[in-house]
Amino acid sequence: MTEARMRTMVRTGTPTGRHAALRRRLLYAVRGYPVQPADRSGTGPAACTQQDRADKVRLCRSCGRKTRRGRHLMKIGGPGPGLRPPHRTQTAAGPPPGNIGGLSTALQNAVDKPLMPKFGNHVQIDIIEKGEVGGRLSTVEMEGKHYESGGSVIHPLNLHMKSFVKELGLNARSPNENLVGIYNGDEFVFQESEWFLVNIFKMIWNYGLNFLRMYMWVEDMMDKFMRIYRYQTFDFSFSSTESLLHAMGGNDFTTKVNVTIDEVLQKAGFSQRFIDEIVAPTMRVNYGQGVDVNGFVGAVSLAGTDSGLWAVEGGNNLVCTGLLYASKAQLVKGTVTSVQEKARPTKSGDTVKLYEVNYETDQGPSLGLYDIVIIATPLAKEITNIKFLDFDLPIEASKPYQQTVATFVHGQINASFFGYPKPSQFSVSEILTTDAPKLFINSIGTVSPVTPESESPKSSDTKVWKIFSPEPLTDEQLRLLFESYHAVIVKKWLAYPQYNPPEKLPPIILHHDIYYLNSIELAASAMEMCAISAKNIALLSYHRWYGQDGQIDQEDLAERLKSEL
Ligand SMILES: Cc1cc2nc3c(=O)[nH]c(=O)nc-3n(C[C@H](O)[C@H](O)[C@H](O)COP(=O)(O)OP(=O)(O)OC[C@H]3O[C@@H](n4cnc5c(N)ncnc54)[C@H](O)[C@@H]3O)c2cc1C
Ligand SMILES: CC(C)=CCC/C(C)=C/CC/C(C)=C/CSC[C@H](N)C(=O)O
Repeated sequence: MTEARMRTMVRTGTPTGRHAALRRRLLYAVRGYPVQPADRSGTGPAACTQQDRADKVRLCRSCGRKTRRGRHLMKIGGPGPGLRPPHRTQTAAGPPPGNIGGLSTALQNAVDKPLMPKFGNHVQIDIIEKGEVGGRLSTVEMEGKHYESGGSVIHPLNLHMKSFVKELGLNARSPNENLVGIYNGDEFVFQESEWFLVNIFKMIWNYGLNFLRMYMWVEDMMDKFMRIYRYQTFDFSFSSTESLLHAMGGNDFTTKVNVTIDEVLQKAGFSQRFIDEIVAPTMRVNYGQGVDVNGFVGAVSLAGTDSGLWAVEGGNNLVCTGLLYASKAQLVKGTVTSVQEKARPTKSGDTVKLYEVNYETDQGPSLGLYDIVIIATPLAKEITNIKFLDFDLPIEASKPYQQTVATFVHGQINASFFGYPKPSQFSVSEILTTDAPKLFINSIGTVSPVTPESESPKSSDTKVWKIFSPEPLTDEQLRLLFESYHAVIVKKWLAYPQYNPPEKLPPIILHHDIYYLNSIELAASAMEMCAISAKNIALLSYHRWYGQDGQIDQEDLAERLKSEL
């Protein structure tokens, strides 16, 4: 690595990450000081004073600004005003949030992270984020309490999210334990009972051994999925989402991305009734679509109904804030507008190729120069309108993202709408729906605050309900669903890709040193998926920077790691 080339790297979008376990959530980052418009005058870098030299302040050779830590690292995208960081007092400007995708990249490269190859302590981190709380990890406040409005549940085998929470000293909490009912617009086709044996009897009566087979089918998928953690422990990386999926689950995984979950499960011998009454509602609550989603995201969605799901006490986006601080990243509040490759002379008279990242801030346009750019936000143009200027190959925008509306209502649900004239007989607290055209909601379920309450709510208390719907609910629809309510909050999301297999997975490497973290969302969108992609890009950019090809796209790792390592 030459000195000049390692001066800067940058990532765009946010980490979801967290998160960039989110993320959201990995990004190598490059700390640079945006070249303010005045600096564009070509007057060259500021000079270091005697005092600067005494304070070991140097000039960054990429943008000429003063820096104490040698070269520059910058990440674009990341935090907006997050919740109070886990162990810091509230700062005047409010602690920067993050999102899981990008921040976990920063963490993976944070100079004091022993787990990861890192570019060394001369690498600093900047984050450019247009400023929402943790991206799609977010909460809404209702009557003084916060509820997850975006990414809400985490699987017990999501090891990156787990390690972030542990490393950041955060606590896990168990989301609501709801009794689930499956409603088809006219009646409940399945209702969970409080009694375990009654549920077993109902499941066998309705669906034979499909539930048991589903449990084993998801287990098999998870066994293969878990391989990625071992690969990443040994610093193996993958230059495309296809090769990453193939390394995990071979053709089984790469094929799943190109057919529907309906086709996959029919081929596996599941009954159509089970697919329509159990699988379809699971796809609707998790991804706002039916069984036409691709088989891989369908499998992830089914894993999202496993037992042991958890969340972060205080809000999942606390992971983002914590990752930001742990990665020593610097927040630059701005909206990235364009990325362009530029040649710059080095002190020795050579020329180095850098990326000029332009972004809008409250103070006006600004820019920074970086070695590596990592995009950690969906490139769907309705979300992230970054222009890639003068690149030989046009860098394509991703496919459109699916609107999901999360509506929070504090009120008394209208049991008679669901066929129960007597509320006392209405026992379910989470209602999933089948693909019934007349239904205007995907799901409705009670939610608990992200911070456990000191005393459990009295049964007479009206509950807070979260409704997922494709469109905002009308007042009339709210009145159909609720006998009475006294608070409503609506959060509209462009939540996930519109899944319609065969999926064309965007490249991870968009240009020599431009990486795209959210390519993985076209396979499946989840906090952990972004964290895995983030760590992959942290490794991949590092190995490509140092020419360590032996750590990229290795075949047969599953077998080799059993014997060699
Ligand atoms: C309603 C909902 C429910 C969900 N439930 C779950 C769940 O239960 N479990 C789970 O695992 N996952 C869930 N997810 C998915 C999960 O939240 C996402 O996959 C993950 O948070 C994505 O993180 P990210 O960092 O990749 O992207 P994001 O979090 O979307 O971050 C992108 C960021 O980029 C910023 N940005 C965009 N354009 C620019 C620009 N030009 N310049 C600077 N910044 C820019 C945005 O402000 C944003 O903060 C859910 C998502 C939604 C919406
Ligand atoms: C990535 C792997 C292997 C597992 C993740 C499983 C998981 C947590 C899936 C959830 C995916 C998702 C996008 C859920 C959205 S809705 C969540 C919940 N049902 C709710 O109603 O809030």
